[in-house]
Amino acid sequence: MNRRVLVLNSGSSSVKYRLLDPADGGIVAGGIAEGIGEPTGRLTHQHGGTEAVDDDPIPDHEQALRRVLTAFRDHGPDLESVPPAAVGHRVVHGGRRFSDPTVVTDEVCAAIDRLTPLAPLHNPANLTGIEVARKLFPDVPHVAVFDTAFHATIPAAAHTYAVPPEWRDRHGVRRYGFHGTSYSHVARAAAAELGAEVTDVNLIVLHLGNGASACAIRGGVSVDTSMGLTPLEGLVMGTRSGDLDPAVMMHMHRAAGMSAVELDHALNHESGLRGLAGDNDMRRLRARADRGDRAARLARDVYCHRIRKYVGAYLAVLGHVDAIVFTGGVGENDDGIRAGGLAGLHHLGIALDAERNARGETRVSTVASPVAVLVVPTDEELEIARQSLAVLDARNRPGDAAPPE
Ligand SMILES: Nc1ncnc2c1ncn2[C@@H]1O[C@H](COP(=O)(O)OP(=O)(O)O)[C@@H](O)[C@H]1O
Ligand SMILES: CC(=O)OP(=O)(O)O
Ligand SMILES: [Mg+2]
Repeated sequence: MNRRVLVLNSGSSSVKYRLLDPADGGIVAGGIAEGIGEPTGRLTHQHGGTEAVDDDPIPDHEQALRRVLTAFRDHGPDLESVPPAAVGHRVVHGGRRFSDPTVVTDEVCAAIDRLTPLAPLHNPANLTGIEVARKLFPDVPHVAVFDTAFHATIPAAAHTYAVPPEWRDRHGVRRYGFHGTSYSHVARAAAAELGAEVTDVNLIVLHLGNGASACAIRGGVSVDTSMGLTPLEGLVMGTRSGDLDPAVMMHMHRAAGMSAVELDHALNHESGLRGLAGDNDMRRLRARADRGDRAARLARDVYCHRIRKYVGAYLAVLGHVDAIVFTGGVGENDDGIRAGGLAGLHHLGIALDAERNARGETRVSTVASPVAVLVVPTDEELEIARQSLAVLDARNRPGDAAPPE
């Protein structure tokens, strides 16, 4: 039986996609449509060891997904003759309502739309992807998998902001947390590496990609995380500031006349590594720092200092920690950031092995380190595919009541 899942991660100007078989994690095909709505666009499709590139402009998300289907038809495998068993969609913000993967209906789409004020940069693009894909695959079940879902277990003491009651009650102001599919995947993989059940381990996971966050995991469930109402809080990111005194915004409003829209743009797109050193690509910053570039060095120092603060905080939150886990493009590849982020924490039982770290082994701590330090690749697409099939299997199980959605 065909159990392949097409996973779509629709962003504001790109659609990443992957066709995979969750049974063995095998990637059948995948690619990315980039520069949607921009003068230059590119679709890169990979299948069977070959890569096809199409540089025609891509006016909108509908055209992007139509072009993805054409790439599947031209370069394989043809999705029109063998459609996927399901389409799994990444949705960044699930608000208070969605704490499980959810089969998409018109009503679910309307609910995702209502969450747009909480994730203005992410949810509209996710929803457009869902709507276009439902038109193109009307007979296939679509499942929404939410970045926020994994954090539904965070206790009130950790997810509540100390703000006036109507902010919390009427406007949904609280910590939600993101990168949940990554944490779910990485926590299981890290537990396997430790030779334990995920329900038996306490972890601090650092997801360091373009967006970056930290998560405190107790017995396999999230008990605190660094991103908050939106994916802006917490660690320093590629283009986002992370933690900031909220008064900075009022100051910039008063001192420079910046509007809410301008502040939103500056903090989400012109800050972080880009704000500190003019570039959000950690590979290039590392090369510059190695050549002695002061702005690049400062950017990496600020980035590492913030990581160290969160590691210290989550050691205190968890009490006992089995492992600190690095994942994401930076976490998996940049040994300098791993070393800088954990520098000086020997007294807390965290000892990195410099050579293992430089080689990027799975276990980069010393044999004697009381807390293990691991490098575990994330795979958000595989996790979305698995969760999508799991919810459909549960729905189809004979005798089971229909789920609420
Ligand atoms: N070898 C490497 N060394 C340092 N940084 C790297 C390396 N490879 C990728 N990165 C960085 O990882 C970041 C992107 O991470 P990724 O997890 O792919 O992002 P996204 O959030 O878009 O999925 C970029 O800053 C990139 O420079
Ligand atoms: C939620 C978030 O930050 O996502 P990304 O890392 O894809 O930007
Ligand atoms: Mg990512």
